Amino acid sequence: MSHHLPTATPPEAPPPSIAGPLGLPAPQALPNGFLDAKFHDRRRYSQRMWQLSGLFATGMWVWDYVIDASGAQHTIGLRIGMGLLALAVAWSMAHPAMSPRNARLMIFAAAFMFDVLFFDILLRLNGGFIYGIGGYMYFQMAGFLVLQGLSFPLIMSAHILFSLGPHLQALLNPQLAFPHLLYAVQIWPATGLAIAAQYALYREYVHGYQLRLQLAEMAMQDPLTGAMNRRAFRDGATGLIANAQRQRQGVALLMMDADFFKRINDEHGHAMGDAVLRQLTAIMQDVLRRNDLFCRWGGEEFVALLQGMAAEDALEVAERIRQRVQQAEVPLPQGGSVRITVSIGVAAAKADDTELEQLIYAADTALYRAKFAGRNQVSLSVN
Ligand SMILES: Nc1nc2c(ncn2[C@@H]2O[C@H](COP(=O)(O)OP(=O)(O)OP(=O)(O)O)[C@@H](O)[C@H]2O)c(=O)[nH]1
Repeated sequence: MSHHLPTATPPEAPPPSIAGPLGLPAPQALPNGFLDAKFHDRRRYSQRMWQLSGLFATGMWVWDYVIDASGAQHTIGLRIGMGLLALAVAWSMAHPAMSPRNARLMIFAAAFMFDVLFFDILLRLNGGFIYGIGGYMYFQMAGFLVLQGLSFPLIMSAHILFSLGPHLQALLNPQLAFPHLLYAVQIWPATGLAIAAQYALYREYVHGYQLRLQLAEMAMQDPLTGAMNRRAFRDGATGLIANAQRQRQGVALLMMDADFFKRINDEHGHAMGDAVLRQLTAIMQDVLRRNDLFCRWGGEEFVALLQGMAAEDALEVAERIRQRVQQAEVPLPQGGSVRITVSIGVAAAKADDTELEQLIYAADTALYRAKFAGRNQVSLSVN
């Protein structure tokens, strides 16, 4: 009886970007680590901007003095408050005990506090509308720079809060002769501009981030079979072996090589050879467990690392793979089919300090013996 081989998983296409409102990717389309990565990438920048903002906001007291010498005496405390607040934010962003999530919330809250202090200064001065305009432009710009590590909804909320701040303060204090209309024509357009710029920056970041993920995935994957490549395997194998040793478990390594593969290429063409490699991958992945590490080592050679397996169990797995491959046939486009067999070298290590290189060497030697003994067989390393 012959079996048709299961189809190999094709190399995974990059996930389609699912657009949400405003053409932003829907939050569920972005991987879990997205926001932390964004925060991490922007942290240094955001920190510097908090420091500069604090120094600048404090230094502006001199300018207050030029605008309104007597009013400035009432603002120095607030100016220093702004400086200290900004420096505290910058400092705590770097503090190891601060989780990215808490840091984001703190930045959001502090930015709003900054806004309230800033508006208090504007009210205490008698410098008029022009000073307000200049100040607000600065404030929206500062927000634009210091909020970079946050999510887009949080950034938007912060800008809207900045803009509402003065209006809210005026509402809470009825004695305040607040020129709502004058401020609205200045504050709200500035807010619109800041949000538009934030939106462009955010899209740019998401685009770059998705590209980075795709590249990272491509760097780990063999494009023909979709299996892990040798580099990714080496990275994962070190962790798997260390984990097995911690749990006092053994590990086994299977080195599998297609027999007389060159003939398939020569007789049926390279494309058919590729199809056979994909089918071999599918069989091997089907027999192996999910947490086994499997890769295309190169050419027609594959490697699997199995955790918690003694030599006898690993031999059994290898034998199952050998039989499944032998029984299977790969259909030819013009009708008929080809068959293939594999030789497998097995090396097993107890829970000692065996290293990956030793296992590879031992399995390779066993594989060589299997080939030499006539192919289509499994051979266990003796050591
Ligand atoms: N179609 C295809 N062929 C490949 C690929 N990578 C390597 N090969 C071919 O695989 C063949 C390997 O041949 P050999 O190393 O002589 O081994 P073999 O013919 O399998 O013989 P044994 O291993 O000794 O049983 C070469 O002809 C390579 O060109 C690939 O990605 N696609």
